[in-house]
Amino acid sequence: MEKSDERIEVVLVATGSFNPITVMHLRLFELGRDYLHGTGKYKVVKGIISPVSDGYKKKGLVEGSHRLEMAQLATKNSDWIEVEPWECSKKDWTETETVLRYYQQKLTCTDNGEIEEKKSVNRKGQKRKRNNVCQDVPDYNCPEIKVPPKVKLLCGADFLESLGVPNLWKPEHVREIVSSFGLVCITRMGSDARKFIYESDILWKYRDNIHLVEEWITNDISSTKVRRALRRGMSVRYLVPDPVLDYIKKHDLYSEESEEKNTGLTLEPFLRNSKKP
Ligand SMILES: Nc1ncnc2c1ncn2[C@@H]1O[C@H](COP(=O)(O)OP(=O)(O)OP(=O)(O)O)[C@@H](O)[C@H]1O
Ligand SMILES: NC(=O)c1ccc[n+]([C@@H]2O[C@H](COP(=O)(O)O)[C@@H](O)[C@H]2O)c1
Ligand SMILES: [Zn+2]
Repeated sequence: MEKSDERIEVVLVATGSFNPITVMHLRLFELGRDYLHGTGKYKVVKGIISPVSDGYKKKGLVEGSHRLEMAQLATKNSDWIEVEPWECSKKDWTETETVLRYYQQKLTCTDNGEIEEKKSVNRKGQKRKRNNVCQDVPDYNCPEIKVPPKVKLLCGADFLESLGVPNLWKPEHVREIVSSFGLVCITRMGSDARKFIYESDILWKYRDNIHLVEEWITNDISSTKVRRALRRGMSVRYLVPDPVLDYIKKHDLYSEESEEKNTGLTLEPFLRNSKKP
């Protein structure tokens, strides 16, 4: 008899500006998946790139439609990494904890809000009685019902360190991200994720839910550096996928002018977290 696969299914979600998407963003997914598979405990079934909304107001952030299109071009040859426009197509910025909850919910429910048909069939093949609305806690006790994959946040070590920046993240969101979802964090030059976890009580408490992945083939590719090179008329070929480069050139996306976007504005998370409830 064939042995059943008891690994936990995981969907890796990377949020960020992707301004523009680089080859390193794509590698994060490969590294994260290899690592999780190496533990023998997890099976990565999907990767999701979720570009941030223009409402994030980061300096130099070009329009969401362009960032989305570039991410789509970059992933067209991948059979497991997808781009989700949900976050980016909103005018207002969405907190990352909400983004993760949305994707988790989407994996649990079908688009029309119903629990997936196959999950609503009982042992005798009869349709289980359900409301038409998506339930917060579906009944997974039935052996026929497949547990939905678990969303985990995929990020670089600088992103992890950003969790400690005052007023950037709500403490309850940090707790929820590390306790419920979990993180897969790739090493990055200039950031010390292990030290950061050690120095944070909340991260230390949930350290078993933070997977640190070493990128041995170190590089310092960043969107900021790619934009800088482009402004200076220098080549960024092989730092971004060729179709992305063609797109950037066609639309003349990065210039001194584009870098001035949102200058003088406060990053939306700071604004939101400083507001009185
Ligand atoms: N070279 C890298 N090594 C590890 N993680 C990376 C690297 N580049 C990007 N990431 C991660 O990818 C995610 C999205 O990053 P983001 O869109 O901010 O790209 P970025 O290169 O950091 O851009 P910017 O320089 O504009 O901040 C973040 O979690 C970030 O830490
Ligand atoms: N409080 C929060 O939920 C919070 C704060 C800061 C950044 N973020 C997210 O982290 C990512 C950071 O991207 P950048 O590194 O490009 O700034 C974005 O997706 C942004 O939405 C979330
Ligand atoms: Zn960044």
